[in-house]
Amino acid sequence: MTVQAPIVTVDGPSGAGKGTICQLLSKHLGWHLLDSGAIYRVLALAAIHHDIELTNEEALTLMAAHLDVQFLTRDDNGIKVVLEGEDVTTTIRSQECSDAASKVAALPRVREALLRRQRAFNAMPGLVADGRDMGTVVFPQAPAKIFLTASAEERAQRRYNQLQDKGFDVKINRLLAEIIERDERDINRSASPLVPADDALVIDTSGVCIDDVLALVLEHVNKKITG
Ligand SMILES: Nc1ncnc2c1ncn2[C@@H]1O[C@H](COP(=O)(O)OP(=O)(O)O)[C@@H](O)[C@H]1O
Ligand SMILES: Nc1ccn([C@@H]2O[C@H](COP(=O)(O)OP(=O)(O)O)[C@@H](O)[C@H]2O)c(=O)n1
Repeated sequence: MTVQAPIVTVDGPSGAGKGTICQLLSKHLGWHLLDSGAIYRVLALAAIHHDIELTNEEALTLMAAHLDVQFLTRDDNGIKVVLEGEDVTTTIRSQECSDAASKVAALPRVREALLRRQRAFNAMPGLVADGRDMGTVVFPQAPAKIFLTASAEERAQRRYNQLQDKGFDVKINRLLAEIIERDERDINRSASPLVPADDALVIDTSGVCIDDVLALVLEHVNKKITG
């Protein structure tokens, strides 16, 4: 009999706090971490590098199946992303890559081609999976599912502070408009739309500090898995 590793899925829109909570949770539990958004971002960057149109589903699907990408765990528990030998950890966080990622992510065959790569992260002692469809499509069997959200204004403000800290030149109004546009594309696409799983705990993090969100998430994980 194969022993299945336990999985916690954390889905939600941009800036809801998924990456922050998943990193803290994976460190706390000592479990693997899947940043599925980084895979879509890397694919988008590869398409830009190789001059592939973001609507060319056939070429993008082929590229998705053969993507030369590595996710390396750093000492601080963050992830270093290497595409075709180049460190792209910061580059994939640009607004251009965010926008391009949500365009390639809307293509059903591209999503299909990336399923196996994402599921391969599921290993003992456990997995924390961050994305849009972790609890609904990629790991529907996960025993603990979280859906994080917050108002678009608060998410834009958080993203603004974060990108400024990383040295990107950004405008808050443009960021808010892009977040709303990306939310709409993610929610309304036919393939794996952004929606909470029926059995997910939904947490609105507007005005809630990171420590308090983590406490709520840990309480749910303890109840469903480790407790
Ligand atoms: N509950 C919170 N309150 C305030 N700031 C937060 C909260 N959660 C995350 N942040 C900050 O918001 C920014 C975006 O968070 P991140 O985890 O990258 O979101 P996501 O992965 O959902 O896009 C980060 O700079 C993070 O420190
Ligand atoms: N599981 C996932 C993860 C990301 N994505 C897409 O990839 C884009 C970038 O994802 P991300 O998680 O890195 O984005 P942020 O939440 O960090 O802004 C999203 O806008 C989605 O369109 C997806 O469709 N499915």
